[in-house]
Amino acid sequence: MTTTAIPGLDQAPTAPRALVAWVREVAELTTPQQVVWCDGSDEEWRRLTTELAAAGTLVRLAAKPNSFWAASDPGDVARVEDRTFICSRREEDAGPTNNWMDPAAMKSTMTELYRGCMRGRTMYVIPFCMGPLDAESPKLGVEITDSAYVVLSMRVMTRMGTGALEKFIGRDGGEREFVKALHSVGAPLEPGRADVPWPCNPTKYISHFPEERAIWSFGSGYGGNSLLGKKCYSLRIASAMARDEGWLAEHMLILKLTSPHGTVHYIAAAFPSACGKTNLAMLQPTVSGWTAETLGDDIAWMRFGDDGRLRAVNPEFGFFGVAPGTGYHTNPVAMRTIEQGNTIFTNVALTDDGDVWWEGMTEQPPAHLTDWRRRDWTPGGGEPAAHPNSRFCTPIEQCPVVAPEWNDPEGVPISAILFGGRRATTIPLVTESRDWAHGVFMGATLSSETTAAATGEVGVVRRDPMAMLPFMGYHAGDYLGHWLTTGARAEPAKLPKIFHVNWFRRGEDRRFLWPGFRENSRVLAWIIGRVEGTANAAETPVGLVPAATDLDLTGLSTDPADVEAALAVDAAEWRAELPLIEEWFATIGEKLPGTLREQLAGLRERLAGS
Ligand SMILES: Nc1nc2c(ncn2[C@@H]2O[C@H](COP(=O)(O)OP(=O)(O)OP(=O)(O)O)[C@@H](O)[C@H]2O)c(=O)[nH]1
Ligand SMILES: O=C([O-])CC(=O)C(=O)O
Ligand SMILES: [Mn+2]
Repeated sequence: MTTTAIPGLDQAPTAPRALVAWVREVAELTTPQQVVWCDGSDEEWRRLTTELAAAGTLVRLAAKPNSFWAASDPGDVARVEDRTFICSRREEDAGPTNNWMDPAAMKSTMTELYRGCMRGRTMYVIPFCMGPLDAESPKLGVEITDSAYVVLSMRVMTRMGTGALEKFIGRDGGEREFVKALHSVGAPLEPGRADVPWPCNPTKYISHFPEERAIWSFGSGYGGNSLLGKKCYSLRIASAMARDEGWLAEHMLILKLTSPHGTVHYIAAAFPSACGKTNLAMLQPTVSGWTAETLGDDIAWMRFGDDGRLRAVNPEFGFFGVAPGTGYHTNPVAMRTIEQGNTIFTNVALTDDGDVWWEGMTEQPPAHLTDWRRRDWTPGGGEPAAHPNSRFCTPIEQCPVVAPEWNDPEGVPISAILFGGRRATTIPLVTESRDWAHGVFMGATLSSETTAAATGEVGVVRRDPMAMLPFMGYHAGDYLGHWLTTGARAEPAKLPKIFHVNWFRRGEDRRFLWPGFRENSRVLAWIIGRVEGTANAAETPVGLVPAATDLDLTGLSTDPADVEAALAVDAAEWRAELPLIEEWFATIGEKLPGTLREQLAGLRERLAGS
């Protein structure tokens, strides 16, 4: 087939020349049956959902309006960190925490994989914008994909289609820069062969070219591997942009808190995947007199405003949340968001009456389900009905507690930054840093047990700096240096205070010492008390920690001894932590900022004296 014969290729709407040329180049390489420029319209959504329902990729839910169930290939259920590459020109720029391959070598390998890979399929062109469309300089991208599931998910997760494409020409008439994001499931359709519900390829590559601001993804249809505006652009590529341009691209939720006195504070919090960001972002406080509203549940882009304060914008347009554990008793806001419909569920279980179910949604499972592997499922069989990393993909504007300013391109001023992980021992419920450098040390040494959000073993403690281990687009040492430099540029009094939290500390019988979820509002109230200078804390070797009596625990049924244990600083446990931190710092190597070495020495000294 000659390329000009590919239907749709030349039907580009008014698009910049650089984009049209790239689309042609990709079509010539991947040889799709047709090219479709996505406009993001309701009509497009209806057409694609109807097509995917007919193909068996989606099941339309009878019980929720305009909502769909998808079940992936059992081998394509999570991010693939071991197949994720940072292809900077120099290996040392990717650093010790990323897989690296020479960009030319990666491109030649992947070009061969891409050759003819869209045969028999439609190639979709998705113009999108991360962050508000009316930003001073909108952050644009185009994803080319052969997956209609990706198109639908991108419509929920990003501002895409005609509205985004209009931004490709700047106010001065020039063509704006955009990130080129190429995706294929890697499953060409042979003529006459039926398609499968979830095409993918056992060979997977999730590659990033930070200097060119490009992403090449092959073989997976799953979330973080295929919705390239999310982790690939908004964290890996954006972190490299942020380093060059003096801002921060972080794995953080953004939450608005209003105190009983009516003061408003915004906080940002970084927790590793499946460690509680979406839940905290939607938290409804139990502590009396407080309200909370959400601005984002996964990613924050932060830069200094004219007022000298660090201001955060959520680049996303929807939530891609973990389903298991989400129920009316844990996260009623998420439940009310998805009840409104317009949601794609992936790898949850399907009920006989056309609804969804997952572990933790209700106490009792239904008597019969179709599980995420499309098999009959009844309770007591020992296997979960939903995959532990099953997800809901739902529009942020449906959230009943979305803050009115969520779409403001100026962002919101951040009063406190929280770093948190999943640690059964050692890490207190909450610790305040002494200053920015100490807070960066807390973030740099953050650790957490691994979860089902990525393939690999679950429950292993690893260092996860700022919850960005799988998402830093460059050298970890330079990344930590960038955090220190960012703080040094600001007036200390205007910087957010930095805290370390741990909702997951356990007692000897493995029970959680702290009830978590909505009760985390009691910790947030204390944090705001520290920001406002009204709450008490005690100096400890690891930072400033409240006593149980410094927290508002009114109405909390948890055993006070458990709260004490959750807050305890155990010097022996901390001493055991030191060699782990040293090992991690050694991994970072020469580029580790000296300030962080000094912080470690200070911690060691304080622990020795305690
Ligand atoms: N014990 C306890 N579990 C929690 C708490 N918050 C969240 N969880 C559970 O942790 C899991 C992940 O929570 P999420 O809020 O979806 O995590 P996330 O950080 O948004 O995850 P990603 O979307 O992968 O980045 C869910 O099963 C929650 O039920 C908490 O405060 N305490
Ligand atoms: O990226 C994904 O697939 C889902 C997600 O939010 C994460 O893993 O942090
Ligand atoms: Mn989440």
